[in-house]
Amino acid sequence: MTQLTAAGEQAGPAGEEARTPGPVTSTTGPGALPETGLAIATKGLTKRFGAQVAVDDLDLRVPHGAVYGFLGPNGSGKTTTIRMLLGLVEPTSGSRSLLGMAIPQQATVALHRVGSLVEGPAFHPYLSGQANLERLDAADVLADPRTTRARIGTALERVGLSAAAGKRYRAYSLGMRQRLAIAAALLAPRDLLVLDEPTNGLDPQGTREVRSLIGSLASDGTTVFVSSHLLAEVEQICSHLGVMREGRLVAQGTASEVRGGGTVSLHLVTAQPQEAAAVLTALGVQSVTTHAGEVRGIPGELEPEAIVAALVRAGVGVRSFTASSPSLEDLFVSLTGEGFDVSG
Ligand SMILES: Nc1ncnc2c1ncn2[C@@H]1O[C@H](COP(=O)(O)OP(=O)(O)OP(=O)(O)O)[C@@H](O)[C@H]1O
Repeated sequence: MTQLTAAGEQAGPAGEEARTPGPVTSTTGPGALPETGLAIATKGLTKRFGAQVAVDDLDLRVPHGAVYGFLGPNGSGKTTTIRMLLGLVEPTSGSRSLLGMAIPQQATVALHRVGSLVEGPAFHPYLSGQANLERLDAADVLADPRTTRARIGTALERVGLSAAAGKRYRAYSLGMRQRLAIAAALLAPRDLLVLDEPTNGLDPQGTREVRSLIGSLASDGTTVFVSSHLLAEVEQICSHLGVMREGRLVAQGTASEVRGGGTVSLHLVTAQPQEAAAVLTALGVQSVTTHAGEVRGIPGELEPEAIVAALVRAGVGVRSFTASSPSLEDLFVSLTGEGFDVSG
């Protein structure tokens, strides 16, 4: 594993205590539950398809109230993980819980509080957004028909489609279609939303709409778990990130913890590389190398100002000096071993 930081705990939204059931009694042994008290937790979650390991020993930790970006290239195991979380596919081994409840043992109760978008619902093109939601709600045995209209009204309002509720689905833009799919996931009050690639196939405007919708859902206190192979789409709205590579979680934590995993390196150009290298080494800079008129090293905790001052004191002429962290893009490429499609 290149880097793995513990997911930072994030204070849950006000009223979370009331919404969160008591902890599930944990056991030991192969069927042991993962840690509860998290919105999503998995322990050693693994899925094999024949000889292929699609998801390998996954320990996810998604705190209540987080917007968790589940990132990774195509084929890295995101959808398989989500399908296991929602009880749509059985893991080969390992355990998982949603909102502190074990899946599949407590799936009926847990999943009623979880809205999901995995394979978008099939909408009827000639029916309005409102009528489509009525059909979906009627098909849900747990939904109370007496409150259908009110719940649909609330869901449409939450995704900003109230004004377009009577419009036929076929006249909706791509962004509106995806927002309707999210409204379908919101037909009951949800504490957790699990969205698999919600911006897939959307144009930039649709992507912006969905991204801003996710941000507003999260600001209401809903925990959002959103997968994407497009870094730029989710990084702005995520409080936490998990990065998948070939079925394994190679980084996890708060967005700043994951970003902070990149090592700062320094690069200076000078006519006196040997003298400069001696100064850097004496200061404690690690891995100092020289090549032609260039010196590189890893400053660790040393401040760039202190390094430059020491060089000046030693009479080393510095033509240029740079201390840089890798961009999030560079970091992800190094974590996943391949390029993310960062532009979408
Ligand atoms: N039902 C299945 N049978 C066999 N192999 C599968 C099945 N489902 C997924 N896989 C394989 O498991 C691996 C992980 O696939 P998965 O769909 O979970 O990845 P992903 O990160 O969601 O990628 P994408 O964004 O392309 O959907 C892939 O190599 C895929 O081919």
